[in-house]
Amino acid sequence: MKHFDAIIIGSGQAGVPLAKKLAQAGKKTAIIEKGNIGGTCINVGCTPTKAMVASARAVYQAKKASELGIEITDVKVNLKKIKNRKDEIVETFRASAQKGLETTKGLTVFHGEAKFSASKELTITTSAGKEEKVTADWIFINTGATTVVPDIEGLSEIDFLTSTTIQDLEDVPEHLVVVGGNYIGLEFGQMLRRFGSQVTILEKSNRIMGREDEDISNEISEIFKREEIEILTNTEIAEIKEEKKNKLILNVKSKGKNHKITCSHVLIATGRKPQTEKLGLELAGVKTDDKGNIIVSEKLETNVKGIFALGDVKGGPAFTHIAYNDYTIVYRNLIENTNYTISDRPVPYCMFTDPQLGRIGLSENEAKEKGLNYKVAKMPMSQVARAIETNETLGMMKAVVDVDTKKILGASILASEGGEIMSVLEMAVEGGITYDRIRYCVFAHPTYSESLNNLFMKIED
Ligand SMILES: Cc1cc2nc3c(=O)[nH]c(=O)nc-3n(C[C@H](O)[C@H](O)[C@H](O)COP(=O)(O)OP(=O)(O)OC[C@H]3O[C@@H](n4cnc5c(N)ncnc54)[C@H](O)[C@@H]3O)c2cc1C
Ligand SMILES: NC(=O)c1ccc[n+]([C@@H]2O[C@H](COP(=O)([O-])OP(=O)(O)OC[C@H]3O[C@@H](n4cnc5c(N)ncnc54)[C@H](O)[C@@H]3O)[C@@H](O)[C@H]2O)c1
Repeated sequence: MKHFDAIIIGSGQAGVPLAKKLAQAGKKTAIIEKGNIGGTCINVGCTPTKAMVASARAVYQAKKASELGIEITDVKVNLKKIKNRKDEIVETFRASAQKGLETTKGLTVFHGEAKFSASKELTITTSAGKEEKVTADWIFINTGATTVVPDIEGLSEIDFLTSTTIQDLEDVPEHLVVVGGNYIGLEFGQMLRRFGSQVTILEKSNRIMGREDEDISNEISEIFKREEIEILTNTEIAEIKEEKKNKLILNVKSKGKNHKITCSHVLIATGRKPQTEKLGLELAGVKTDDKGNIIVSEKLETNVKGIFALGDVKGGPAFTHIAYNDYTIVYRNLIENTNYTISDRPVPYCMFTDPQLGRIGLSENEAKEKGLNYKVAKMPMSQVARAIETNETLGMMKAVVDVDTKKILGASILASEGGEIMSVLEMAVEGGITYDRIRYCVFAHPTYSESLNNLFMKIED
């Protein structure tokens, strides 16, 4: 049986850099991957979706170019070409990650599915059914998450789409029903609408983007409605039947009333669950919560000493940059003897709809729930010079500040390049730059970030 200093299960956003760095630090390291190297982000998550969102934005821009005095006729969407471009980008990123692993000295790459067979022992099963047992002093679980399929009558009998399979379509669906109105549902919903599908979004709660403030989720709803995307809230599917290929009849319960929707495709975007079911965690004694998320300490160690969990598999926040940050915390603590934790790190995120929603820190609702003494600054993008010049006036900026300390508590930037504008505020939060200073910061003109001067001018001291 081969013994290693460290074994990483899963080559996700934490696993790949961690494996390389541990090997480079002189640890005899192995990484085990059952699928494609690079995990969700590179293969079926951020990279392919953002490549496709770029195509959707291009067609949208072409169609509204006449507002800028440019007449473009005959705009056509070639989904096959969009898919091929996406595939090429994915393959390049994946090959680079794979090469990085394979060329690192002291690092062994196993292709197969890992399962605990004892506390620090794993059995790797290859796709050909061959088994190999390995042991290690440190084991890092980075197995990510997968689509939650809701329990809907008839769903298992139809060929429904997930965030992975929708990326392989070569023809634009006639009418796509998206089940779930959060990141995945909204990014794909808008994308497919722009490609030419009729799109209906069904959300079981009373609004889309339920974790955001009401004004932000209302604003996104309005923007989607402008693009003729139908959003039905308080809505769930009771039953699905396939009448014939690409003709699905949905029996939908909406606001207490039943009605039927006929569509060609259904995308399930109702959340993701950790990939822990087949890991044999019970044989290692590793504890999970009732949803299967691995329970970790603030230093990402499980209840078993020497076994760590990183990324989506430990529950949210499920973002690539969080998985990556998990790696940096674990690596530095173990190899550089530092004392980092996940307890006080910022959690920025960006939903890549158009306009984007860049988020950092507390929402207004969260500040209220915490009983903080806060004020809110709000400004529509229609008041931002850069937005007017570029014809990107949809959306708004919103920041929540602490009245006593003048610190920025959080921001929601629903704007073109909202993710980049939010990052400016994140740097301010990290550096302790208060809102009264940002009011007078000199930003280059005319940039979106310059409008942060005016946003904070709105707060009455
Ligand atoms: C459609 C979509 C779009 C997204 N867009 C964004 C975005 O724009 N920005 C963002 O920050 N996040 C985005 N995310 C989320 C992001 O992709 C994840 O948070 C991130 O990839 C999590 O990384 P990870 O390291 O936890 O695991 P993953 O990247 O999921 O990797 C886990 C790996 O473990 C492997 N594995 C699982 N079990 C085993 C086993 N038993 N043995 C061996 N290998 C195993 C899997 O095959 C996989 O390769 C998106 C997700 C989706 C689905
Ligand atoms: N840009 C990004 O950073 C990005 C993009 C895509 C995905 N992600 C990550 O992927 C994860 C999964 O995203 P997601 O949008 O699938 O999940 P989610 O859990 O964020 O949202 C699921 C939505 O579906 C609704 N829902 C659940 N069951 C339903 C039902 N039966 N009928 C109707 N609606 C139902 C929920 O109320 C919720 O609004 C997120 O946690 C996110 O971190 C991030």
